[in-house]
Amino acid sequence: MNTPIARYLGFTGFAILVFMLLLAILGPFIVPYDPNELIAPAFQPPSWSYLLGTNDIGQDIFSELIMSARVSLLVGVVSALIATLFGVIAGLVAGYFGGWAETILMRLVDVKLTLPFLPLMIVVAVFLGPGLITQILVIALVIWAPMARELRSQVLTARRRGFVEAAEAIGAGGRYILRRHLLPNVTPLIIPQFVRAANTGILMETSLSFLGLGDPTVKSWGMMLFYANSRSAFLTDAWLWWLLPPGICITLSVLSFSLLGYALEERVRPRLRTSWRFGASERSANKVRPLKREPQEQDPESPEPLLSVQQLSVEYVTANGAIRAVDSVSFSVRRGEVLGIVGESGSGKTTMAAALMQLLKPPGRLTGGRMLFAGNDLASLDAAELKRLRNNRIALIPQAAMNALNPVYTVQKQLVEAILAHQKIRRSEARIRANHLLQLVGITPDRARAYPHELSGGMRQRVVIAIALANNPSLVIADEPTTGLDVIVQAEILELLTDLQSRLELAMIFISHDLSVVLSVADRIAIMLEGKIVDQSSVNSGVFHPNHPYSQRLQAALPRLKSKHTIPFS
Ligand SMILES: Nc1ncnc2c1ncn2[C@@H]1O[C@H](COP(=O)(O)OP(=O)(O)OP(=O)(O)O)[C@@H](O)[C@H]1O
Repeated sequence: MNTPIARYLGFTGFAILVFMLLLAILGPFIVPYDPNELIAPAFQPPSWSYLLGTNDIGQDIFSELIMSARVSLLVGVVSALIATLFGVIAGLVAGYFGGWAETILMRLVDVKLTLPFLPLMIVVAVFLGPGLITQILVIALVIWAPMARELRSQVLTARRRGFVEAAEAIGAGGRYILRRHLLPNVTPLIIPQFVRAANTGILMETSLSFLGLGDPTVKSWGMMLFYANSRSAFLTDAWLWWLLPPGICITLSVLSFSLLGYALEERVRPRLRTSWRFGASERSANKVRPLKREPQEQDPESPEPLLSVQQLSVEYVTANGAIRAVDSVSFSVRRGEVLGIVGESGSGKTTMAAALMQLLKPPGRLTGGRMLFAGNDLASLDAAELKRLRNNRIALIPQAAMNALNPVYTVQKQLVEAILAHQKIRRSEARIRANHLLQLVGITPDRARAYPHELSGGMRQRVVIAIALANNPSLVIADEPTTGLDVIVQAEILELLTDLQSRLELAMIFISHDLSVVLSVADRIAIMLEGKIVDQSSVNSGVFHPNHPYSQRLQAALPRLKSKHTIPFS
């Protein structure tokens, strides 16, 4: 729903546009017009008989005005549609796939943008010859390029956002991500661009026709201006009847598209709306007790440990040489066990999580080691096997998880998509399961249709946890799941994770730079420093036994330690 002001403006724009379209469609039935008599008459003194079309000397102004609406609107809208189509395809392909496609498309855009637009239009129009098709092609050619460039940068930004990485983590393919995540996210940009393009199209048609490059066999508002100018209407009183009416029509058309575009943009971009409808707080969500969850499927082929990482190494190849982000790391995780991984920023924790999920992106590459999950080497799985595995057997709660939600979908829809990615059930069943999952993480189903921006940070984090649990994973990798939350909400999320982990008997890798947080949830702890695991120890009642000087320093820096299930902030 739109806000009242946007509704009002949108309705006004819509009403003007409908009026214009009705004039264009019904015009021939209202006014007399002889399509064979195309040359404008010499201007006659203003008279109602001209306006109402009852004068039989040549074409009267009112008839021309109405018949011209057809051509002007048609050229503007069709050229905008063609330009938008090309701009969107070029922007999406260049932004998402990159490589040679991006190079070719962006060089074309550069070439187009460096050419001055009016001479280009004149040269192309003269070359192709005057005509409606020529006008449409020339206008589309001129306006597609800026659109493609803007959309490409939008796609580049969107593809780095958490929800795209989260979609990749749940095994979504490239085309799916393009269609379901990137396209809806750039739609708010496409709509105003289309509106701008339609405005520009109408104005360009006017310019081309005014310059004598219009189609002489049809009338448009631009052609009216051309004939008016050629009969010196600018210099006489004739401008009032000959120039003003097409000028007003052009202005109204442009205005109608702008107002409509504003309302449409607000409708598709929920962030533009105020969230007065929702007043429930994070605290009220916490009052909901998680429901008892059905038992997790047993995986008969899983030997202990569930995950065994041996001598894992990852490098980033940069212009200054290779950076060894993960250096011969070995550890294992058993069923139902929480392994905490602690390390300062840049120690390689996120890189290791990405390697486990097989989500490393260039310039990152696996340079050695094995990752055995339930006996299968993750690095040797093909794309289809990985798709089945992600968010199904292994789930990731990504770093900055609060941004992992797609802003244009409700939380229920995002949960449903995560469920349907791996389970062949009906959408209605998936919705029921989604609500059940929301309850599991302490969110009442009445918030299921909320958009992410209508929820607090803690509630969004709960939704991300629910998505991770959507398909009963055996292993959850939580990468800094409480970063960015205030301490109270942080403690609540930790409590929720610990509760779910023990009830669902999940194996969990809990990654954080905060030793106290990790000690509050972990059964075992591994300390990372400069890509290596320098220390590993079990945790008993919030206490571990550091051997390496770095972990001893970390422990010494702690004011006090608490046992598992006891939150240090509470
Ligand atoms: N795309 C990249 N290109 C080059 N180097 C990278 C890239 N991503 C990470 N690195 C480097 O790899 C190392 C490990 O980074 P990583 O993000 O895995 O650390 P981290 O422990 O997760 O840190 P943080 O907690 O800040 O996210 C760092 O030295 C980092 O600079």
